[in-house]
Amino acid sequence: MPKVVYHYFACKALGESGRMLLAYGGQDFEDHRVLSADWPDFKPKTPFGQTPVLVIDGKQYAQSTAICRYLGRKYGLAGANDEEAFEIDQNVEFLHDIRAKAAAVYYEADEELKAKKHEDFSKNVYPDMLKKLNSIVEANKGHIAAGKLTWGDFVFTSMFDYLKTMLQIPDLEVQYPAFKKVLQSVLTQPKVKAFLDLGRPYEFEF
Ligand SMILES: N[C@@H](CCC(=O)N[C@@H](CS)C(=O)NCC(=O)O)C(=O)O
Repeated sequence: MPKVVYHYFACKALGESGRMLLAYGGQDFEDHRVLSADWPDFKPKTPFGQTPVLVIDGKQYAQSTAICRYLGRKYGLAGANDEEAFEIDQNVEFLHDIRAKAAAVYYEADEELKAKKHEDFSKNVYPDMLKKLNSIVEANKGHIAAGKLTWGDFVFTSMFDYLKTMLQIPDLEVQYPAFKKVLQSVLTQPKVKAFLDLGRPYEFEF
């Protein structure tokens, strides 16, 4: 067995996906949750000054989507052919588009402008994107792509609470019920559930 270490903050957002995929694959790994107090020392040791970083036998692998795609391939969650693999990539990119739109509002420093942007995006941007995502999931039988469990479902599940917070839609899964199916498809995987049941602490709510 290779020695595997996974570095990410003590939150879900862009990094819980990697942890859950490693658990799904039955891989023993050191789950290093970087505390914010330790981040300034740790940051320069990472390839891009960011986490997550997966380390296998001393070699660093960075960028959350690349890590998830890699683990997805390893554990049979990357589609049966190039076309399915493409569909997963495509729909994960769309998730990141939604995340980027929401982040542009959520991280706006000027409070007045933030409120204006939120009103505008809540009316003119989010509903179309979220409806589209909901219909993608419905068409894929409760999954992000390929009509079955793939690493895309892990990406969605990982970033779900982050999305809810940034979109300021606390009942997102009630408004878009198909989303619940994606979450369930990942969170009920026995090895993922056993890993999450360890109850390792988070520092941030998402
Ligand atoms: N494109 C990168 C983005 C990673 C990213 O933004 N990571 C954040 C945590 S979610 C981070 O490390 N922030 C600390 C910093 O930039 O100093 C990926 O998907 O891995």
